[in-house]
Amino acid sequence: MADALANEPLALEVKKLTKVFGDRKALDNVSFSLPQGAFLSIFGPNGAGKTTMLRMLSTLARPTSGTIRVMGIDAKEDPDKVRDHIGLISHNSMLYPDLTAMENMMFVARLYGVVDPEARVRELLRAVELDHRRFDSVRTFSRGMTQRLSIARALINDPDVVFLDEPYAGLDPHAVEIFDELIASLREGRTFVMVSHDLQKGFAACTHAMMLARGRVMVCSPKDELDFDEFKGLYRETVGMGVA
Ligand SMILES: Nc1ncnc2c1ncn2[C@@H]1O[C@H](COP(=O)(O)OP(=O)(O)OP(=O)(O)O)[C@@H](O)[C@H]1O
Repeated sequence: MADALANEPLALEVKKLTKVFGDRKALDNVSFSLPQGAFLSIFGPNGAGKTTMLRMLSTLARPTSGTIRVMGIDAKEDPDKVRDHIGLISHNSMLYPDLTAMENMMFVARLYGVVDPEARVRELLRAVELDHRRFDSVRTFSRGMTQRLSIARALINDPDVVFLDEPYAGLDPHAVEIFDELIASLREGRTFVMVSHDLQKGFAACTHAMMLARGRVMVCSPKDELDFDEFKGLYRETVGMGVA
């Protein structure tokens, strides 16, 4: 089957992306593009460069060389404009532990100039089932609750592109369900890029899959053009190469 999204405008356009730390190339000449509405799952062993790539795509880190365009905007020339279009859910929850859930959310809502911030914040807190804990400080939250709040935080600006760095880490089965439902309800018209160690789940969710190893792209393709068993075989081989 042909790639159903092939004619959509591009959400991401990455060309010759390289990141060097000292004498180590964390990413080596990575190029790919992703149409709007796609869900890209990125797999690879520890140290493959997945988080490094996500950090650059979400403007948290600068490439050593290469270019990134997000929704047509050059990330180097106009990182602030890129930030208006993206949301990031990562290990680092970017929440202030001493502030309440409500205070944290209101802070980001104001940062993004959200119109009617209180209504938007309450809507998001309800979506992640945390509205009843809105006056509690984040310090008192469990890992999963913190993760749910960081999901709400990342959606405050109604992003076109959502980056997810191992979003299932630390979630209990109920939170995984809430998360999956939330993502499903958000997929229409939005683009997702998810780093995952869960091959089964990550592959099931995606429209495009990428395998990274030692900073290089081994495979990047629409899922329709991939055979899961072959991809699984490659994953085992790649992970077998050990930590980069
Ligand atoms: N700030 C840094 N300084 C030096 N080296 C770094 C830094 N960040 C990442 N690296 C190196 O870059 C490489 C890629 O790391 P990265 O965190 O992107 O891997 P990953 O694929 O996300 O791994 P994991 O599955 O373990 O999360 C590794 O060799 C790592 O040691």
